[in-house]
Amino acid sequence: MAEVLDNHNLPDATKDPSKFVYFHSGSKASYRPITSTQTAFTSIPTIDLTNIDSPSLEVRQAIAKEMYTACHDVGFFYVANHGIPQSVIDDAFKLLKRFFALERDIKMDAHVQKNPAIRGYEPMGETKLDPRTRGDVKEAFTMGDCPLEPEQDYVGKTGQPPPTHLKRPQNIWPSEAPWWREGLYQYYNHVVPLAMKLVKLFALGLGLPEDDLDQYFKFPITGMRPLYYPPTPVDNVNSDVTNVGLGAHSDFDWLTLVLQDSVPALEVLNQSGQWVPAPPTPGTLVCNVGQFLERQTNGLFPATVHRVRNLTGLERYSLPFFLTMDVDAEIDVLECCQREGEEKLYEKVKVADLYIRRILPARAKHPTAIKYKDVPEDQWTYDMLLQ
Ligand SMILES: O=C(O)CCC(=O)C(=O)O
Ligand SMILES: [Fe+2]
Repeated sequence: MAEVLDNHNLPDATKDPSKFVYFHSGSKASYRPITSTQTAFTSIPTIDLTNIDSPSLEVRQAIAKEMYTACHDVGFFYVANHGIPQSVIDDAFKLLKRFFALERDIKMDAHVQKNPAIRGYEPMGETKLDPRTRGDVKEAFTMGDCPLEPEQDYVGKTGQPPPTHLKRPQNIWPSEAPWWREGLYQYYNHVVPLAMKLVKLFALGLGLPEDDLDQYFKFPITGMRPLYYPPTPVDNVNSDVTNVGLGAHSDFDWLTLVLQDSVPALEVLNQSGQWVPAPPTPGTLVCNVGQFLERQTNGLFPATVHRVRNLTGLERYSLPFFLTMDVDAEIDVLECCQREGEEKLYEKVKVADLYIRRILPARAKHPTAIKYKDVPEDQWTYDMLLQ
C-alpha cells in the first residue's frame, strides 16, 4: 500500500524537477537530488525460483544469496518460475478487465468510503498520492486479510477460532458481481503461499534458520489491490506531475509482489534520482521491499521509491499483493542486520501501531480518518479500522 505526499514544507530550491525528485516514504514527503552515483542500479535483477523447493539446502541458499544482493542493491527484483500457473494469471487479468468495465453503480456498491477498514472500490481520481498532480489516474479495489472470510482458512492457519472482537468481515464486496470475490480469491490463494516461500528465502539470505521469520507471519496483514490505469493524454511526457498513474512512493508493507500485464509503466528510483524502468517480463512477478522489512534490516534492504506512469496509449492492469506481518507482532531491528558499531536506525514498534500511523494519513478524506481526526496520533489503534 502506498502513501500520500501531504507535506509541502520543502525548501524552494528543491522545487526544480530537473534537479530534484519528490517522493513519499515513511510519514513525511521527501526529495532526492538528481546526481550521478557510480553504484546506482540501472536495471532490476531477476531471481529464478525453479529450485526454491530443492531438497538441497545449498541450492536454496544460493537463491537466497541472489535475493539478498538484489534487495541490498536495488530493493526490487523479478521472480521467474515462481510456480503460479499461467492459467491462474490469465484468469486474473480477464477478471480485472471484466470488473473495471462494469457499470459504475455496481462497483460503487463496494465503495471504499462505505468500509471502516478502508477497503473496497476506489473510483478514478479519488486518491492522489502526490498533491502536485491532478490526481492518480487509476481505478483500484482493495481487499485483505480477514479471519471471518472462510476462503482465508483462519482456523487452519492458526489453530484458533477467529477473534471474538471481530463483529463483521473487514472486506466489502459488490453484491451484483459475486464472481469478483471468487476470482480474486483464486489468485490470492496462490500468491500467499508464494510470498511465504519468499519469507523463508529472506531468512536464509540473512543467515538465519530458514523458518526463523515465520513467527511474524502466522495470519499476517495482507492486501491485494487490483489496479486499472487508463491511457492518459500524453500532453507533457517529460512532466513529473501530469498524467501520473500512481505518484512516487515506497510501500508500507513488508514485501510486495506485483503481477503486471504487458504494458510498461512502472518506474523505480535509483540512488542518483533517476527513474529506472521495471517493464513487465513474461512469466514474472516484480517484487519490492517495503518499509517494515527496511526497518527490520536496519536499512540494509531499502524500501525503494517507485511510481506508475502509463504513457503508452494503452489500458494497463496490474495486481499488487502486499504482505505485512501479524497485527500483534512486535518488530525490532534484527540482530543479524546490526553490524558492530552501527547505529540502530529504528525503534522497536508494534506492527499494529506502525500500520495505523501509515494508513490513516494516507487516506485523510476517508470516513474512518475523519472520525478520528481529533484523536492524537499516539492514541491511534489498529482497532479503529475494525468498527
Ligand atoms: O501498478 C504497479 O505496477 C505498481 C503498483 C504499486 O506500486 C502499488 O500499488 O503500491
Ligand atoms: Fe507501490
